Amino acid sequence: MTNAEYWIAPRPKHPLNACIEIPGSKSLSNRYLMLAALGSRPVHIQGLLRSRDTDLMMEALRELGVTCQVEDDDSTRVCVTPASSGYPTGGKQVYCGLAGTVMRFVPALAMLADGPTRFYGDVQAQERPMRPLLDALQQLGATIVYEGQEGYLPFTIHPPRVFTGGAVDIDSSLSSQFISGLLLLGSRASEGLHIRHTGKQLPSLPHIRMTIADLREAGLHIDEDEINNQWTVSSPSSLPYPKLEETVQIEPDLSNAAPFLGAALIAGGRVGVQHWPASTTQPGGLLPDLLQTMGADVTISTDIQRTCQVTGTRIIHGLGDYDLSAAGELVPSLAALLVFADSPSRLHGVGHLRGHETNRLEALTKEIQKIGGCATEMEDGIEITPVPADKLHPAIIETYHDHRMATFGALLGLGIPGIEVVNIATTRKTLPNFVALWNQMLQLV
Ligand SMILES: O=C(O)C1=C[C@@H](OP(=O)(O)O)[C@@H](O)[C@H](O)C1
Ligand SMILES: C=C(OP(=O)(O)O)C(=O)O
Repeated sequence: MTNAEYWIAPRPKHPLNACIEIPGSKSLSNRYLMLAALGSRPVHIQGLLRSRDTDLMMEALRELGVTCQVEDDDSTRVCVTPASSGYPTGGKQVYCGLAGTVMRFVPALAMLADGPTRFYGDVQAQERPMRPLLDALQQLGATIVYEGQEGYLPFTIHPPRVFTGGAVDIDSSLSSQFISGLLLLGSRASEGLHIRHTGKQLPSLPHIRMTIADLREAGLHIDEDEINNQWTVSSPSSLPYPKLEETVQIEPDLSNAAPFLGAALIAGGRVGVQHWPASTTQPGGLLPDLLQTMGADVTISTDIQRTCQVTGTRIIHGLGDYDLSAAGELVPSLAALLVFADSPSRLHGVGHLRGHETNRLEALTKEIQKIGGCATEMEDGIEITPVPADKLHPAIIETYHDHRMATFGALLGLGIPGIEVVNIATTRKTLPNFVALWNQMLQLV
């Protein structure tokens, strides 16, 4: 590996004083792209995240006959025009990269296509769970042909002759994205789609609620029964396609705000993130309360900028026993902060992180131990016990092709001299300008 692949994590020279503009939400961008593709007329998306995951989504849609026209003077403005026949083009291949939203959402389009669709991805993507979703699609009349290990990429979906809906049972305990993918498919179920989760736990409920909110915005009717884990999607007979507003606006990615806002706790000083939504379905909406619990002062301005400002004193409180099942995406950033905390934390409800971009529980544990910290994997999460600051030492942080392991490494580097991060460019999955924004925050530019 050449030196260029190691990024020397910059250290703060003084307390932070920065205001950052975070690009659009990955989860909202890829949902709106899907809903526009499932619709029947062009939709203009503004503030779309441009990153590997959203570019993969647009490429997937293009493969299936959808037009995604990026505006010349602003690449975050995209006009999506569904396939003219109303049905995606079959006989194509979709490259998923390592994007959960592509591998779990685009199968909804494959179910409506006029031929089979092959799905493949990065080598590491072949370890991400797919089976529950694909078994559900089989219940709805599809045939799935696996090329390698059953239940994993690569595979081909042979859609039913016609898809009208029905009822499916699915164990979605490994990823909420299975249910979101089915809900998106339900938007085109002329006879409605009833989904029942049969597993013991259900992670990332806010992401399921996000899908429901976006479907409702597109005119769909959803009956939700979270107590019994059941959802029914139906479309008014007058509206056989999802119908988003002509122009939709994407919120900033609040999960990507986590390392920046969290930086204020490790380095001290203040960091603001602009355009914090007044209300949101993103799990990152939990950050202000979480960071406050950890000792920060958090305010959200009421002016047009709606800046979420986090002020830290370098004193960080542990979280004790804390259920993070609603916001598993935040775990890597919080884990970095908790290494510097004044008391232990046990983050529960996040066993499914083993099936994220990498096995995040194993990766976080290993990297925290590498710097002299104390972390232990639990069945449903991770335990982090702070050690005295003089026990923490420099290390090269491995990132395992995981964007959030890279930002985890950057956060460690604020508090420990000599941290280097392998392949910082992996942040391009959801935040291609991470290094520039980090330098801006540290006033290195
Ligand atoms: O639907 C979505 O946009 C997402 C759902 C969550 O997936 P899991 O439920 O697999 O954690 C989250 O971690 C992922 O980053 C994005
Ligand atoms: C789990 C994540 O991504 P994906 O959408 O690929 O599942 C993530 O971004 O933290």
